[in-house]
This record gives sequence, structure tokens and C-alpha cells, in this order.
Amino acid sequence: MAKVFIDGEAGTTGLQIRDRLLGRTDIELIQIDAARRKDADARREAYASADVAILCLPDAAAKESVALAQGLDTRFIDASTAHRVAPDWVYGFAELTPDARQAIATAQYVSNPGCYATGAIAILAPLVKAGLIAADEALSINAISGYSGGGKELIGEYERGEAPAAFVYALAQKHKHLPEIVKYAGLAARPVFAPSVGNFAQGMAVQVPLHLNASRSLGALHDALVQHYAGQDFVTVIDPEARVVPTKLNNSNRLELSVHGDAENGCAVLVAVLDNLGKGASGAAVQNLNIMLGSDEGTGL
Ligand SMILES: NC(=O)C1=CN([C@@H]2O[C@H](COP(=O)(O)OP(=O)(O)OC[C@H]3O[C@@H](n4cnc5c(N)ncnc54)[C@H](OP(=O)(O)O)[C@@H]3O)[C@@H](O)[C@H]2O)C=CC1
Ligand SMILES: CC(=O)N[C@@H](CCC(=O)OP(=O)(O)O)C(=O)O
Repeated sequence: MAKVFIDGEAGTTGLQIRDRLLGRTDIELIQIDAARRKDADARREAYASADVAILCLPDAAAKESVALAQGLDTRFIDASTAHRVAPDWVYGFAELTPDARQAIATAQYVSNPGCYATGAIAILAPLVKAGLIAADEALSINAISGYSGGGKELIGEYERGEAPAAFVYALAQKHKHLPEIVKYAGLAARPVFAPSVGNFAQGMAVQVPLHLNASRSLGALHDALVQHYAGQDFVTVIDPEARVVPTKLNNSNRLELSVHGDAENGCAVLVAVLDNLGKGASGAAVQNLNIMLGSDEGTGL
């Protein structure tokens, strides 16, 4: 039986991972007394007795965790942004490349992709690889997310009725997901990113507008995505729907991609829909855990 410690178990991401693992007979959850949850000694002890530790912590605490576990052979899945572009960490996006699963299965350190990044990379990486998007193309990414993406603090603002119906943010172009998007989509230029939050708890839609040209038709974009994700259980390419609903895949580990636009006008919008707490965080973490433990990848999802 694999021993798993969820550090930050009481937070938004940690709770959802725990819920997904609770009924598992192949996993024993290690817990520490809530009062000692930020105590370095208690956390190191928990790491020492765990086969896998899943970090659901702010970035600074996640970095501290790795330092605390120095000398231990505990394996880590980090849900924070702290290690996503670190060279000695494997990026935990199983559907990204043909060898991603093997890399995750054998890694000691796996970083869980960001929620917006999951949607953006899912669209961009296959198209860059197929030559339909140039690595240095001037791209933009728009997105709308449920407020749970902001963790306990933003959830509190919405639940107390103190937050606006919707807001656009991070327009200063320093969003924490941009480095991983550039790296894992294979881009040579930083995209412009304009995320927003609406008054719904979870779910998100990530959009990439593109101009069409002689070698970039709507059909070619659709076909390249279909080909890349053929045979994947959690990522599917669907026909465009008139209304893209960010909450469509809530409480699942699924991600849907669609290519919208008009050949005559030469304009397209590529869309990814996912649950920020599902494939965008906790679902992906459990998928990665399953791959690391050699369990059926879909167990608990
Ligand atoms: N929410 C989302 O959609 C996503 C979140 N993530 C990432 O997951 C991580 C956690 O986010 P989220 O769950 O939203 O955040 P929350 O704020 O909901 O939860 C964070 C948890 O970590 C605990 N914590 C804080 N500092 C420490 C510490 N030093 N030692 C131990 N525990 C600590 C907090 O305890 P307390 O509240 O008592 O301070 C809290 O329970 C973040 O890095 C975030 O970026 C990733 C993908 C999506
Ligand atoms: C709505 C909202 O605030 N979203 C967060 C991103 C979600 C998150 O915490 O992302 P990680 O995957 O990197 O941890 C933000 O924009 O900072």
C-alpha cells in the first residue's frame, strides 16, 4: 500500500485531492495534527514516512518543503508554481508528449501544471509542433476562471459577497503561468495574457485567437489537435458549440478543446474548457500520482 501525505490538506486543492483519494484501498493517507500543519519537524516526519508527498501550499512553503526533505527519497508532486520550470522537475502533463508518462512514472519530482497553463499549453503545444503556429508568433490568450482559482482568500471574498460580479486582472503581464506556457508550448515569444474571474466557484475557459492563412485553415487546426490527442481518455477535441460554458466539465479530470471561427473572415478562436480544480489542479495531481504509483491512470478520477 502506498503512503501519501497531502501537505496543505485543508486548502482548496488539498481538500479536493483528499476527497479523490479517500476511498482508495491502495493508498494510506498520512496526516498530521492540524495544529502542527505548519511545523517544520512535523512536516519532515510526514515526508519521511510517505512514499509520495503532494504539496498544496503557497510557493514559498513548497520550496521550503523540498529543503526540509533533503536526504530523503520521498517523491513529490508540487501543485504550486514553485517548480514548474525547474530543470530537475518533470512537468506533470501526461498528454503533452509521447514520453511524458514514462518521465512522470520514474520521476522523484513532478510539478503539477497551472490551471490556465493546462488549457493554453493543450492548445498551443501540438500546433507549434505541427508547424501551424510559429514559435515566435505574436499570440494572445484570454481566459475566464471561477473564483476558487484564487484559493481560500478569493473564495472568502465571493462567499461574503464582497467581490465584483467579474473582473479582469494580471494585465501587467507578469502572471505566474506565463513562464510555463512559454516553455512547454515551445514558444520563443511571450504571449499577451488577459485572464478574468467570474462569480462562479469553479471551471474555466481559455481562449487563443488566431488569424487563418493559406496553410492554416480551421480544418488543419482541428485535425492537428485530433491527431495529437488520439487515444487520450481525459483530453478530447469536440465540434464548436455556440456557447462555451466554463463550468461544463466541473468535478471531472477532463479537458475539451474546440476550434471556432470563419474561413471567409480568416479569424479563429481556439478554446480549452476544464475544471480549474480538476484537470487544472487536483484531478491532474491524482492522475500524476496514479502514473507514479503504476496504478490505473483513471483511478479515483
Ligand atoms: N485553486 C486553484 O485552482 C489552484 C491552486 N493551485 C496551487 O495550489 C497551491 C495551493 O492553492 P490553494 O489550495 O488554492 O490555496 P489555499 O489558500 O486554499 O490553501 C493553502 C493551504 O496551505 C496551508 N499553508 C500555508 N502555508 C503553509 C505552510 N507553511 N505549511 C503548511 N501549510 C501551509 C494553508 O493553511 P492556512 O489556511 O491555515 O494558512 C492552506 O490550508 C498554490 O500554490 C496554488 O497556486 C494550483 C492549481 C489551481
Ligand atoms: C482565479 C485566480 O486567481 N487564479 C490564479 C491561478 C490559479 C492558481 O492558483 O494557479 P496555480 O495553478 O499556478 O497554482 C491566479 O491567477 O493567480
